[in-house]
Amino acid sequence: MLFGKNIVITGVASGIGARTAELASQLGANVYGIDINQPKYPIGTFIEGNLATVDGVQSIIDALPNEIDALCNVAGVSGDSGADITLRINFFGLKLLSEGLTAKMHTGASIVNVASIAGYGWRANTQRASAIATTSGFPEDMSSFLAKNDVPNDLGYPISKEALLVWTQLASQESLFKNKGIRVNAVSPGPVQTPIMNEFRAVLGNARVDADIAKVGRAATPSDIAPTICFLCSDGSRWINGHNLATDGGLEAVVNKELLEL
Ligand SMILES: NC(=O)c1ccc[n+]([C@@H]2O[C@H](COP(=O)([O-])OP(=O)(O)OC[C@H]3O[C@@H](n4cnc5c(N)ncnc54)[C@H](O)[C@@H]3O)[C@@H](O)[C@H]2O)c1
Repeated sequence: MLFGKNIVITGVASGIGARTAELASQLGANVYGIDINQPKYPIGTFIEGNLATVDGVQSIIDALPNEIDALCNVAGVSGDSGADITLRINFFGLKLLSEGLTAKMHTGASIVNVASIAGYGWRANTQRASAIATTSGFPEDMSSFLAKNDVPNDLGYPISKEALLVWTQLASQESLFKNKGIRVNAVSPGPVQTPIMNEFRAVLGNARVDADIAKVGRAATPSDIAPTICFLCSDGSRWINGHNLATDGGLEAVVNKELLEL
């Protein structure tokens, strides 16, 4: 399905990124894995990199080859270290990497952003989400940016994912991507059994995480999410663009059913 494709995957040292890298390799891709931490197992070509700074993103771009077929933006943090670093890694660095890499991408390439069900609040927060989503690069003064855009320190995670879901749609229509036929989509998991989930338990509370898991019977594993990401990298998804593909075991449907009081 991905035979001969050059696929860049961030967050390959753990969880969903590690499993996506493994699966993409099994499906025939040449994987270029990015992470701030060393992976425990060999992953195609590994490039150590930090998405939290302009220089970090630029050195990742410089280290990558031309002829990229897909970029999977999987790396992320839980928000337990505050809104500043969370927005840097989960949104501003991701966006800068995606924009900067277009020059090295093939016509018809694919970008897959791992968002979250936690970002579904964007519809209730369109002004803030679009202000963040349309910011160029990293804000020069992050603390005044966060204050101006009403980003509480403990809500960095959901707000970063709200901005990501909005930007996915905007980017799919932006000439930078559209003129090269580069598709931009998102995948939104519910709870997934990875190291970040313990941090979510600390940030959101056990009750919230366990309630979400109970609604669909179990937490997902990285193996439940990786095939969706690989599908969106493949030519079989060529007519899917600007879309958020919920990969949550039906959690969104359960929540909507509750909303409808059925
Ligand atoms: N696990 C869940 O319950 C869940 C649910 C919804 C969405 N997600 C999203 O899935 C993605 C992957 O999460 P995961 O569950 O695999 O978590 P994880 O903690 O297992 O993996 C995250 C990876 O990102 C890397 N990373 C962190 N900061 C970085 C930086 N500055 N530069 C480069 N790499 C960095 C980490 O080293 C790690 O390897 C995240 O974007 C997360 O928000 C996870």
